[in-house]
Amino acid sequence: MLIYGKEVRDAIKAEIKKYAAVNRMHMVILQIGEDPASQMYVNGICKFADETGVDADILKLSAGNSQEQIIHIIEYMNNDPDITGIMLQKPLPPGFSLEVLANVIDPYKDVEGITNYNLGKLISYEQGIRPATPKAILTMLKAHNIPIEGKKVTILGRSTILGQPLAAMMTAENATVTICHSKTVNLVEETKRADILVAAVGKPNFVTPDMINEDVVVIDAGINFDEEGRMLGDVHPEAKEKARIASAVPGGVGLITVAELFRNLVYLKEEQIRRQREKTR
Ligand SMILES: Nc1nc(=O)c2c([nH]1)NC[C@@H]1CN(c3ccc(C(=O)N[C@@H](CCC(=O)O)C(=O)O)cc3)C=[N+]21
Repeated sequence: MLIYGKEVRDAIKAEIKKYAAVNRMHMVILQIGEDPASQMYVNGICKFADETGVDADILKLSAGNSQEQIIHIIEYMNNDPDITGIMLQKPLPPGFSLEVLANVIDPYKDVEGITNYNLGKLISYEQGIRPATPKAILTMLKAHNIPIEGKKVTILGRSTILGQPLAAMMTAENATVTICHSKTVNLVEETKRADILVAAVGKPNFVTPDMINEDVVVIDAGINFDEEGRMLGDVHPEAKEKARIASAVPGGVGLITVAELFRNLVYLKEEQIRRQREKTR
């Protein structure tokens, strides 16, 4: 059975719209260079912003800018009280460091939760801002009443915006977590053991029917494109058919990811209001 993200996304959208009607929010998206998946995400963000009454600006820079220049731009935005949240699109062109640039973002404006400060809070089970895609995966599972506690969750991929934080969040939900990657020996053994399998490898149709059991729940977090520009997930359609439950691509996790990003923006806004109150007291 395929599961979709539209219903939850629409519910979150209504929440954001209500909040945005009384709280002005402004997000800036830094996009360096060209990438089809990033472009799709940015388009989705702008549309969501438009529909909810949030200001969203794309700052499109070319790979010709120096990292130093981009650091200055981020520092400038950190100090601009008009800006609520800053997000840095992946992938970065060669010569740019995500580790360096992400950590220039003020943790209180880090709408994706990718600064070391916020990732550290996640690891220590503290409250804070969490990366949007892992959040979307948890929201997707919960919306479909799929239990997590005690389950064997296998994650394919270990990126800092997805696999790695998802492992921490799943652990916090009392799952038993396995992360697989390019050096994993006997991958099929790992994927077959999973109660919940999350694919975040960035390779079209990577998960095939022979890799999974029939009773598994598969979450497809992959966004890939074929030669005709059609969107493909990381999980082969036949594997989705075999699985008990599988999330759709398009129409699945991606839709909720956009919504979770705006929930994060609300979280930042609330923190900024709270801090402002403390200052003036
Ligand atoms: N720092 C950073 N964080 C990211 O999370 C990140 C990124 N960079 N770079 C690019 C990738 C890609 N990505 C998408 C998220 C949602 C949709 C999305 O909304 N997809 C819709 C399709 C919408 C349509 O068809 O127009 C869907 O899955 O149904 C797409 C792509 C996030 N990424």
